[in-house]
Amino acid sequence: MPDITPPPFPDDVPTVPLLVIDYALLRVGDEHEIDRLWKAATELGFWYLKNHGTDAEVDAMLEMGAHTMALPLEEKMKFEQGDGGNSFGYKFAGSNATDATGALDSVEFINVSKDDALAFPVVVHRKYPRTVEERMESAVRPFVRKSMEVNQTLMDTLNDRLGLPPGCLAKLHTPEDHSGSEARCIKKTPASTPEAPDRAAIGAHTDFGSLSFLHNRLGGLQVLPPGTDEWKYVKPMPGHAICNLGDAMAIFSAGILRSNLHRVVPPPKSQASFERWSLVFFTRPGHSVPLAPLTTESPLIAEAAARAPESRYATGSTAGEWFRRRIQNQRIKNRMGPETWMASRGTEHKEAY
Ligand SMILES: O=C(O)CCC(=O)C(=O)O
Ligand SMILES: [Fe+2]
Repeated sequence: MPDITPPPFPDDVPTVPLLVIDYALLRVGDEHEIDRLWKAATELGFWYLKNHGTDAEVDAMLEMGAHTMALPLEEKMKFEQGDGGNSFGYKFAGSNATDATGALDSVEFINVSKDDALAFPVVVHRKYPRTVEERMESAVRPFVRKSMEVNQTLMDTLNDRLGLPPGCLAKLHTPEDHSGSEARCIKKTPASTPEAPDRAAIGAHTDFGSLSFLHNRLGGLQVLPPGTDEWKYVKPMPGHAICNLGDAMAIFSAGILRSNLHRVVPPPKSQASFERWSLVFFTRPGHSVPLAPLTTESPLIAEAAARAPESRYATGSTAGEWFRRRIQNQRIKNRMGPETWMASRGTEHKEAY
């Protein structure tokens, strides 16, 4: 029998020490824990979350992902997201650029819309492979509901620290409004010939929406800490989710909250020859929400916007348009040249890529 247990994360690669935030303490309004969340959200935009109570839902989703990725490619391709800027459905490995040269990504995804998961069997956006639909009520919907609740709690906490009126951010992310919110299961198959340890499986990016709730088992996720040029691994820790902020929160807060660059490379060292699976729930604003700083709602944000270079956060687009533009310009089929990659970018600093 081959050894199917992957080796542990190596202890001789550079890692970023994320703060560990206790979800149970946040839920009871513990001020010290809220201070620590605020520090993580404003300085790096990434943190570990423990006591989130979602482990069983994560396992059920990874099982759904394994059944889905095991379908013949021809079957999966019937549900491909396409080149028009839609995210929901299947994404084949090699469909996206990972940088300005047009180097290809090496991960496949199954993305399930929050709207489709909540409304099932009613179809809001699209149909999914049978391996997904069969588990929509037993696995996908419970994971979506739990993740929405966790992200809502984090968002409400940040809302209050930003000096926004109670429930202000929540109103931009209601369960009813159609949005780009989605669950994503990601598979990276080990390369048949050894890959460079820094070859991007998913290119450097900031997340497109508001909050990402991520679960992975093997290494490979890397963060570029602000003010540095060395990518650092995020070490997966059992029972700990990885949370990060996306562009929408950076924009709403005029840069007070940080949407940090990250990427996925092959799992480090001896983990490289194993399949890498990860699972994310992305909370994104309703499609019609304008992406602009909430200056009239909070003096703190108004001050930050006044200090920021003019128009830095004035996107002139809705959340739906922002999402579509970023997805569409990553697709290799749409590539005209390096400018297509530039057109896929978010709020990150120009010098970082
Ligand atoms: O797989 C991971 O660890 C991260 C995935 C990610 O950054 C994304 O899908 O936006
Ligand atoms: Fe990401």
